[in-house]
Order: sequence, then C-alpha cells, then structure tokens
Amino acid sequence: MVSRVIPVEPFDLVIFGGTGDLARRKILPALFRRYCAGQIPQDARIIGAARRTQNADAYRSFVAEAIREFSTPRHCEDGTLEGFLSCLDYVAVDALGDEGWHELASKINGDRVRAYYFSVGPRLFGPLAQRTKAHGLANDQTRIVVEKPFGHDLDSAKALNATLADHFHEGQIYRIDHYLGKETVQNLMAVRFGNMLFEPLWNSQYVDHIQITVAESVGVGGRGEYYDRAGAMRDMMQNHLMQLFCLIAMEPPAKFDPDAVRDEKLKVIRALDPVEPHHIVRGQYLAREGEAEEHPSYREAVGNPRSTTESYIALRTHISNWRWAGTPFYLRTGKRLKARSSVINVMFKDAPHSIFGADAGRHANVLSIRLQPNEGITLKVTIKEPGQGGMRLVDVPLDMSFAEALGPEGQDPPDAYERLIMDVVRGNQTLFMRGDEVEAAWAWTDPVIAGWESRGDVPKPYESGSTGPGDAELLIKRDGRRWQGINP
Ligand SMILES: NC(=O)C1=CN([C@@H]2O[C@H](COP(=O)(O)OP(=O)(O)OC[C@H]3O[C@@H](n4cnc5c(N)ncnc54)[C@H](OP(=O)(O)O)[C@@H]3O)[C@@H](O)[C@H]2O)C=CC1
Ligand SMILES: O=C1O[C@H](COP(=O)(O)O)[C@@H](O)[C@H](O)[C@H]1O
Repeated sequence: MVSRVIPVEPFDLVIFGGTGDLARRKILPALFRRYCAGQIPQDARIIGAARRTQNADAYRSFVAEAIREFSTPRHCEDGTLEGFLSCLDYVAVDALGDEGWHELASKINGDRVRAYYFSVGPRLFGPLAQRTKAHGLANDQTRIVVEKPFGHDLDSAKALNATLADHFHEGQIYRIDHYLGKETVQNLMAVRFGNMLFEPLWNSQYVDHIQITVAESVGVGGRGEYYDRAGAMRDMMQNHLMQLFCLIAMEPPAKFDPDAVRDEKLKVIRALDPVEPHHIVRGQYLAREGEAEEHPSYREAVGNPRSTTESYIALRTHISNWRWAGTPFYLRTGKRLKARSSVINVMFKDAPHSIFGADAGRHANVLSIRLQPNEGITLKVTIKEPGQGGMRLVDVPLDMSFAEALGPEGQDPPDAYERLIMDVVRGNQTLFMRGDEVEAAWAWTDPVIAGWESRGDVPKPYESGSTGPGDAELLIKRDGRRWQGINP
C-alpha cells in the first residue's frame, strides 16, 4: 500500500534554535524526509536562526551532518540531499535583542505561508513572538510553532497564552505535542471512529478499566537540568499521556476538524476528578548493580544528589461523565524501565454469566493498542482449549501488526515531526493543542504536584531495567487488577 503524497505550497519556515539539539535530531531530518517524499517543493525556504554567527554554507554542512546521523530516508535518489540543502539559509538572530532581524525580514517572501518554529528554551517564546511581530515578519498567513514545555504550571501557561495572544490569534498558534503526530496515536481515532465494532462497547458498561503505559528504557540523557525541574508528571503526564487519555476517552467529534476534536478533548480534561493522594505513586530510578558508570542513577544523571524529582509516576483517575462513570483509568510512565513500550490496554469486563461452569475460569477480552514499538493492535479473545478435556477455555491473541498489514508504508511511517510540520504548512491545527486545553491539563496537574510538595513526598526508588517501584503494583492490585506487562 503506497500512500499518495500531495506536495504542499511553497513556504518560508524559520527555525529559531535551528542549531539546537531538537532541530538537529528531529526537525531537520523530518523536513529532509518530506523533501525526499516529494512533499516539499524546491522553492521552499528553510532558514535556520540562532545567535551564533555563521554563513549559509556552514549551516548547510551542519544540517548535512545532522541528516547523515539522524535521518533514515526512503526512496531518496542521488542528489536529493544537495537539492534539500539548496532550500536552506541561515541568519544570526538574537531573540533577546535586535541583531539580525532586519536581515531575516529581507529573506522572507511577501505572500506565501510563513511559519516560525520556536525551537528554543521556553523563556524565549514570548520575546520571539514579540520581535517577530515588531520587525514586520508576520502577516495573516503567519503561523508560530511553540515547543514544549508550554508553561510549568497553570499560572505560567496562562501567562504564556496571554503573551502569545498579544501578537497572534489562536488560529496562528501551533502548540506541539509530538505524540499527536505519531502515526499510531492518530490510529487511535481511526480505530475508535472508523469501526462499528468498538464504539458501542466503549463505555463503563463493558469496559472494566483502561491502562495507559508509556515506558521508556532511556534515562534523562543530556536534559538533566530541565528534567530535574520538571519530573515525569510535568514532562510526560500533563501532556503526552493526557493527550492519549483524551483520545481514548473523548466522545466522537462531529468531524475530524481542529475545533471539533479539541472541544471533545477539553471536555474530558474538564470532567476529570482530582487525583487522590493514595492513588499516586512516584518513583526515581537507581543504577543497576555494576552498571552505575554506563547507566548512572537518576540523581547522578541530573547532578543533584538530593533530588526528590520523580522519573516515574503511576496514578489512577476517573472521569465524571455518563460514559465513564465508575471506570478507573490507570496511567503510568517512567524512564529507565524494562523496555521501551507505549501501549493502551482496554480491559473489558468478564462475560456476565459463564455457561461453562466454574472450571472454565474467568476470561475477559483485552484490546491492546501498541503505539511503539511494534505498532499494531491485539485483541485477546477466548476460545476452547483443544482436546477432549471438556469445555476448558483459553485466551488467544488476534494480532495485527501495522507493518505487516500495511506493507512498506506501515513499516516506515512518517515520524511525528514530519506529519506535524507539514500540518503547520497546510494550516491544519487538529493535531496541535489549543490554549484552553493546555490550561485545563495544568489545572488538573497542579493540585497533584502541590499535594506531594506539601506532604514532603519522596519518590520510591526502583531499579533501572525494572517495571518501576513495587508500590505501583500495589496501586492496581488493591483494586483486584494487575498491570499488563511492559514488553518491547
Ligand atoms: N531536545 C529535545 O529532545 C527536546 C526539546 N524540546 C524543546 O525544544 C526546545 C529546544 O530544545 P533543544 O534544541 O534541546 O535546546 P538547545 O539548547 O540544544 O538549543 C537551543 C537553541 O536556541 C538557540 N538560542 C539560544 N538562545 C538564543 C537567543 N537568545 N536567540 C536566538 N537563539 C537562541 C541556540 O543557539 P545559539 O546558542 O547559537 O543561540 C540553539 O540553537 C526547548 O523548548 C525544549 O524544551 C522538546 C522536546 C524534546
Ligand atoms: O517530550 C518528551 O518525549 C520523550 C519521549 O518521546 P518518544 O517519542 O521517544 O516516546 C521523552 O523522552 C522526553 O523526556 C520528553 O520531554
């Protein structure tokens, strides 16, 4: 199955922070892949902007290096890299001063789409918005792309929304949550709303509970300073897990358009109950014996021997609405866990009555949506155990891997940033967070954090390579349930 690539109109994209880590590892390789796919026209202009002084050729060498290191292009013909590099330019600009802005303005084309990607530290989001406008770089076609973190709490998110709103209207602001750009995350909507099979069962009458797991095998890497101020609750739960949660729990939007989808997500967040303190477990990873040098403990990695920041969080929450009344949602995420594995498990209830008697045991269907890796869907169904031993039941998986089912496109789907950047150029905000959504997510998150801060809560240690702290097992076991495994 080969999908049709529709080229976008020529555009100007300025990447503020175009020499930074995110630009190097994600944004520029994503643009290159879209160029290879034939989606970016030759007269598109991609301008890196950062403080350091260098000419366009030096920037092109930097980008070529980044692409060699981080891009795995398909269908790329000889000379494609040169073609892509010829779309690039560079201007030295200071987000906090006036240097470089005049030159940047001179390179922007009059009447085509202009996108400004703010891939810089969050303290620069406001100044960039202000200067972009003040130096005449913005027109009605202008879009700004704002990276995470979008605020540190509700007050800072409100302040940032207000600052951006001083210069751009909501329809111009693209707040990135890269999980929304993941192919399988979009598939959540396709599975739910493209099939008759699931939606009638998608409620508390048939669903016992839902588990969302985003497990990472990596540690905090080189982002220790940022991470130690954030922790798993702010870094992952408030945004990525919250978005997955919304897509799983929301009502069907009337159509797949930005406000219809975002209105429904917002309703879910606003209907969330506050999390009870005894429904949260925080953890912090320790080094495994003998591996401390290669894979240090969390505290070692962030250079803060007394840190009480969590690298793991598990919680139970509820939505107070008609569809989900009484259905618990268990969410967990953490670093340095057993495997990289993001899965949503929809755990259905047992059949109301067993005609096979007590010996048949208890069996319930489970729909597992694997977001990464090994993207696909498994439905656990109950069948008869083969043989003459009476009517004994056994659970077997109906397994579908997207890679196998979809052929080459399924094996190498576009990276999240590819999809999202092209959506910016096309002017489609469906997969971006709206300001009120972000604020609602913080309004739910803040009291949780305030609670553990006021209690002086210290995260529970867990060993790197494990499934997290033992208390997280108890969190769900107390309810007579258990986590599904963390498997690669
Ligand atoms: N790296 C990652 O994996 C992820 C990053 N993010 C977010 O992306 C954003 C960028 O992160 P990352 O790339 O890691 O950060 P880096 O520190 O690697 O890069 C920062 C960039 O900003 C530029 N910069 C710094 N100060 C100024 C200034 N005053 N004016 C103009 N440019 C400036 C730097 O270049 P120079 O010093 O030359 O000015 C550099 O290009 C952050 O908001 C981060 O939270 C989000 C998810 C993942
Ligand atoms: O935004 C973030 O996401 C990554 C995980 O993203 P993934 O695409 O690799 O699943 C996480 O490692 C990082 O801490 C966080 O800031």
